[in-house]
Amino acid sequence: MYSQLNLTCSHRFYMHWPCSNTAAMDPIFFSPSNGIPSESKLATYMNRQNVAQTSGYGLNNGNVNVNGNGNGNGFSLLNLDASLAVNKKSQVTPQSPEFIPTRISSSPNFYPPYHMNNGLNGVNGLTTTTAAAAAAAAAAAAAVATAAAPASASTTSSSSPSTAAAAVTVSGSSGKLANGGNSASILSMQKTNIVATVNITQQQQQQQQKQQQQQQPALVNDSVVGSSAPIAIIPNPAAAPFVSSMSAQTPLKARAAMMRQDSPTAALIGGEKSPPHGMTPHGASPIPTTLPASVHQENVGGTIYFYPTANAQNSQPVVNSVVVDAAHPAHPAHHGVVSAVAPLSAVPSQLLYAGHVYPGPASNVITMQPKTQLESAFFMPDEMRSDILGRNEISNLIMDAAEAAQHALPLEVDNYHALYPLEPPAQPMHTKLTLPASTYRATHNSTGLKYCLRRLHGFRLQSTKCMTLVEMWKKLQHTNVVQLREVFTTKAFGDNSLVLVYDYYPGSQTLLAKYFTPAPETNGYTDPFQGEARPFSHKSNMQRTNNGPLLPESTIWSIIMQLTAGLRAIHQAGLACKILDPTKIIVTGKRVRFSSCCISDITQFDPNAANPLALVNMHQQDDLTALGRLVLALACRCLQSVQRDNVQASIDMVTRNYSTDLRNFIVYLFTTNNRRSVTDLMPMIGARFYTQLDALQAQVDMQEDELAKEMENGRLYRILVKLNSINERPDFNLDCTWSETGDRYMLKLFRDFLFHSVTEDGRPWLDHAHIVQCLNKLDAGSIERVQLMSRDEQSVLIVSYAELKNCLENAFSELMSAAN
Ligand SMILES: Nc1ncnc2c1ncn2[C@@H]1O[C@H](COP(=O)(O)OP(=O)(O)OP(=O)(O)O)[C@@H](O)[C@H]1O
Repeated sequence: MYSQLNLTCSHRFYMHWPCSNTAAMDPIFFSPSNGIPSESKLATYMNRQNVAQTSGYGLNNGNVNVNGNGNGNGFSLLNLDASLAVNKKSQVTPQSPEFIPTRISSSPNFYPPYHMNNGLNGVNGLTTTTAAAAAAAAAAAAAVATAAAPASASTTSSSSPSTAAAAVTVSGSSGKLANGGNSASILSMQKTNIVATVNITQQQQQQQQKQQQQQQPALVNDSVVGSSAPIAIIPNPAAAPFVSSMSAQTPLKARAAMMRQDSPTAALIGGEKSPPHGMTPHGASPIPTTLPASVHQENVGGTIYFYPTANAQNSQPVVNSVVVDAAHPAHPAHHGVVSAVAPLSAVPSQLLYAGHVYPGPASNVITMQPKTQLESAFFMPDEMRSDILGRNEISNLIMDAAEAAQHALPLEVDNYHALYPLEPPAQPMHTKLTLPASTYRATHNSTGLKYCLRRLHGFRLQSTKCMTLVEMWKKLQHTNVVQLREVFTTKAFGDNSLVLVYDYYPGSQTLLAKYFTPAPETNGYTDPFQGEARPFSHKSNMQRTNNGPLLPESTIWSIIMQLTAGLRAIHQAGLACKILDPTKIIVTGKRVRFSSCCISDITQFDPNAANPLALVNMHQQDDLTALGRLVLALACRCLQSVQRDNVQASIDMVTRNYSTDLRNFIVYLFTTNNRRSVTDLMPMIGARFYTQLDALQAQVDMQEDELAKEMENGRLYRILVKLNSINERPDFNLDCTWSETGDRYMLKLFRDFLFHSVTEDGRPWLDHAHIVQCLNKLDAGSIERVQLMSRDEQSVLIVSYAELKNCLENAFSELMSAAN
């Protein structure tokens, strides 16, 4: 192949190469004039200003930058940086900040603290690194070190998860570098990540190539096997990222060759399938994979020109520069002369891009899910999806005109707008308060966050002394207490109203509505099949109430544990709940929360009392009695069961239907002659606490796994947003060819390759895995090459994902700067 290519080359191509020392020159001395015809489409491409800055994949650049010492020997420092990086775990990398609108004031729906917290951010996201990045850098460095140690294959394979994490991080970091250009502001750790991970990627690629060479001996000249630059048409192997397959054959022939090798069903290296027709990732084609430098080509009048790209100038032999840590103790013999072979054997092939792909759910999680079908491995469970959708829908509800007229709400109340009533108009407040009250959902003007507003109609604040209590409530943070955010008075409703602002939990129900409301009847008859009790059995009829069947004991304990947890926090803060009844406790999913804290403290505040907290002990005892009544009512599923005359009969009913612990729990709370404490309830809850904890932890596991899936989706979505903002853009800066020329032309072809590949017989080739893998490689800036074909099938471009990523970042930052 070596000689064949040479021959072909001399016959068919005019090549314009910089001499080898030019290729190694400092970029600022290098003239990009490569003899490109002025009418060439590629002129735009070649005139890119910032190629030299894009070192996310430009490994030699990367090394020099990382070290900052210009000695090009990046690896010892790489390790050092990586270990430093481990200590930077507290730093956080924001995700694609270019998608966060900068003019937050124009829309209340964007939350400014994101920007504030990331003051370092430019549009390009040049900012701090994450814990993940730090860990990833360390992992990447570790992987490099491991790869460099010939005897460490087993260690390497065990470190694959961390290596995966490293690869994920690089995708973000290298993007930032590409955008950021010559940035002293880029943290060295980020650079370290980039280099470290790209090192891994390159090692993987080389290993892949090695495997290919072994598998395809006929295609590779013996003399080339094992070397780092098997393509001979390139005088300087350090300068050729783009090589035409036409050097050996016409596009059609190339295509035919590919078609033979790449059917949609063909299993390819790294497990990736490849589009069968026209465009194929390099890993699947006979084109060698280790061309390590930068060449661009153009077919002008039937002649193909090869142009070294601007980043060829500072390229050094890529393979040599990245594979091994020359200073690593594992390679004492390789100072500067680095073997591309030894470390490769230490990199397991399963590391290939594994870091960019959701690896599927953990086995513990998949068994938890109701259906262990294939789709549950990739998509969110239906129940969770509909819960979230339902909550979102409720959150976004707006009033129709009739409702708006009925409620006659002001457009704005203090810092809040878009009020939406959560209950029918003007309810009298709780019996203890005898004040009309209303509850609304409202949106904060500047943050766009939604809150729950409780308005006490016609209430005048007698004294501001109660603000001490308000402050105490505002500080109380607990997962079973709806947090109070602020309190203000307003005349916006046309009266003197007091408004308490709480966190908003869409889709909440009061405990009263959930458990003490008669079940809806069909045709006047209660559905005997409803609920858990068996229909028509004597026992099941006994266990039914007007409000439905008796609750399972585990449900009652779950509510008890949550209420006692919230109450404990309230009492420990030196406060009392004061309104502990089913209308003032909300249930959201399985979560139970006290929802109206502080109202009594304001409405019943005595400005003449010396100490507003003097009676808190008494109120805390009242809370415990109220808790006992509530639990008894829940156990009997009937509010009348707690009336004085019914209590004994109700406790007997609990004795019959539930455990002694539950009975004792209620009896303890009803015994008012001793001083009781919420902490004394813990022994009665006993080992049920562990059951609850276990259930919660299982839920966390499941949700974390869902998060991992969605994180991947979000990342891919952002790449697609960028890609689609560029592709087919009708014009940009009055240039209607913008999206079809220069960098953007390659992106267009890449988009075709991604989405528009066809089978041999011309049918659409739709393979989700292909799209995801290619996007992942793009995101990671992999040096793997992909073969793109023009729509007229007359030209083939072979380009690395790193280069494509560079194109994407450049084009998108052009858009961004024009947009700003
Ligand atoms: N923080 C909150 N987030 C979301 N919804 C809430 C919140 N607090 C209350 N709600 C909902 O607002 C509605 C009204 O609440 P409220 O506490 O006024 O109940 P209520 O049954 O109307 O009580 P009352 O009869 O004393 O007015 C209920 O449906 C409740 O679920």
